Amino acid sequence: MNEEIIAVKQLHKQYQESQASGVNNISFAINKGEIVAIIGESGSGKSTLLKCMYGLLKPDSGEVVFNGKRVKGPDEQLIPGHAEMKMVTQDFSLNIYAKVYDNIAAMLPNTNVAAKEAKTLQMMEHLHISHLKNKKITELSGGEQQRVAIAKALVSDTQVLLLDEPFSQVDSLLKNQLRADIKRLAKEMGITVVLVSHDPTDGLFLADRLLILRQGELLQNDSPEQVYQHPTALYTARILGNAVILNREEALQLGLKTDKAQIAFYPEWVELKNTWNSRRFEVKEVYYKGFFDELLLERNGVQIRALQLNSGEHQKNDHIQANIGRFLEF
Ligand SMILES: Nc1ncnc2c1ncn2[C@@H]1O[C@H](COP(=O)(O)OP(=O)(O)OP(=O)(O)O)[C@@H](O)[C@H]1O
Repeated sequence: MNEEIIAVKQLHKQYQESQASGVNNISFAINKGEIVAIIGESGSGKSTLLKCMYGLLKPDSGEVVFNGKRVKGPDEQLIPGHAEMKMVTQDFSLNIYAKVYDNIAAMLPNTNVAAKEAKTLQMMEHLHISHLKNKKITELSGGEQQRVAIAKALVSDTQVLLLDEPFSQVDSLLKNQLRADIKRLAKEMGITVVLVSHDPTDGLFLADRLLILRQGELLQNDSPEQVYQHPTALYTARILGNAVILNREEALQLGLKTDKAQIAFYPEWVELKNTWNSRRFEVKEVYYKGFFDELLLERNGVQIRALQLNSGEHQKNDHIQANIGRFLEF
């Protein structure tokens, strides 16, 4: 059965200095063990939401409830933050003069020295940083520091891990490994993870649930599949899948009728085949993407993008048949 661990209730936070509200009357709940990704453009309120959840920011109204108790604001406690949650921010908050091992071990009590050492070593193994044990933080790459920060956050029986842009410092290969590690650890250890990112692939790859934020508003709260396949706003389709967006007149040029102002579709929804309803397009550009090409196609002055899985099959200036198999209306 799903057990609720965090409830965000009509949370509202507006900064005095700024016109836009940080977050605007947001409500949602998170179950124990879930991985939730909060996705939105820069300035959409992701960090504000995370800080309110952790108790670093006091909301103007509404509340965050953790295990049945209201999360206190920074003015209500000696050390702002929450004892049973850990937040890893982009600056990692590591002791740069101490060794990796000591940074992590410092989170554990000295009551049982053997257990402290065993736990620290195990957590380092989990995050593939055992070989860095005696290195100083200043000797590590950004990605390595990130792993240490996560190990440090998880070593002390943390229930909830809050990650602010967790993969911003790592290259794409390491990013995939770190994402997979976080997912595995969260599921193995039963930890609840809330991460905020402007990169939608973080959420699509990792999360059980996506929350889409735009200008402080919660637009959608659903599984990654549902949000990707059935975005309720154009904004969501645009940030999640780099969707092609056409206005009604442009759509009509391609034989697509709509009563709405705009349509959107992902490049992978364009079928490159000759069917009764396909249309003739000119290939304007071919962008090599490794195991596939992205094609820029044009018909009647309207440009769209499509994926070509058989890399090199169609070339620039070719005329090909394409059918937009599915589109969304907004
Ligand atoms: N301390 C502050 N004072 C005034 N305005 C702020 C402050 N912090 C954030 N804001 C404003 O609140 C809005 C939301 O900011 P927030 O940092 O939560 O967004 P974000 O989605 O995390 O952005 P990013 O991805 O760039 O970190 C923005 O318009 C921002 O300018």
